[in-house]
Amino acid sequence: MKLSIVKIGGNLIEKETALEQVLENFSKIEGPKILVHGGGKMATQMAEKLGVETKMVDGRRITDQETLNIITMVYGGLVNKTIVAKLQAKNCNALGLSGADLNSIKSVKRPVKTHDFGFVGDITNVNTNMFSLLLNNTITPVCCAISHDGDGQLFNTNADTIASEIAIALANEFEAELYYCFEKKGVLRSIEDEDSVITDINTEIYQALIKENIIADGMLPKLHNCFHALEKNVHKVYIGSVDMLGNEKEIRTTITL
Ligand SMILES: Nc1ncnc2c1ncn2[C@@H]1O[C@H](COP(=O)(O)OP(=O)(O)O)[C@@H](O)[C@H]1O
Ligand SMILES: CC(=O)N[C@@H](CCC(=O)OP(=O)(O)O)C(=O)O
Repeated sequence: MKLSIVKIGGNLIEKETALEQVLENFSKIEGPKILVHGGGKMATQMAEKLGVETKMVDGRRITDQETLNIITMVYGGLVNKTIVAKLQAKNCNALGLSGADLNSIKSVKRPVKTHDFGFVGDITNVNTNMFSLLLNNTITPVCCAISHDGDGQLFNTNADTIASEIAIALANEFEAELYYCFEKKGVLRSIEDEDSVITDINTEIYQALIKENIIADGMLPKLHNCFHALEKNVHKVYIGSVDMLGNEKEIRTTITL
């Protein structure tokens, strides 16, 4: 059976109309589905309001205790509950989850190499039995970018990685399709030209795009997660706008090995 895993990024969540549209399209997807959300931009704004400095390295947030408190409030609270309420209003039976809820996602502290990321976790286990149980009972999990270590510690974990690891964990049981939704129509050849979507990227093209510096910033870990998912039996992986959900004819980037 097909399973759709949709990740929505912080730039979409922040804009009221974009969020409405993505949740409208998501709620119409038939069959089992999971929504994973980020919210990095909102966490940064909240940190600024509270006078806490934000530091990012390689697209990941250095997460000290104060930052962990902020991201828990923003991702696990405000963003997650707002999305769940909006999905319920669209007759989608959503259940909000952090990685600690139902022990859904376990992680360990990211090892200190060149940087100490603080309370950032690398995923070690996805509770597939629990996700299957929910999906088989027509419940739609809504997962935020928080995991836990099983000993009471919460960790901040990149939302793109949460989405790919959930897709990988469920790929044996379902035909998993992973959709990375953001504010562009796909991976762009030129960041200034919104219509320069590269419709197909395979491993060879990916290497060439990195060399040409076309894939940079947040796009680097996103594409890394895409290829990792495909290597681990995820059936299909796409990057595109909200319009790609439920519309196969919409322009988007299809990733293949
Ligand atoms: N070639 C590219 N095509 C599209 N976006 C790109 C590209 N290179 C860099 N980017 C940037 O990457 C951002 C998406 O990464 P990120 O902010 O991590 O995603 P998300 O919103 O899903 O969390 C885009 O907003 C864009 O500014
Ligand atoms: C460790 C780490 O960096 N976690 C991310 C989690 C949120 C996220 O991934 O949000 P977007 O998808 O909106 O970027 C962060 O705090 O920014």
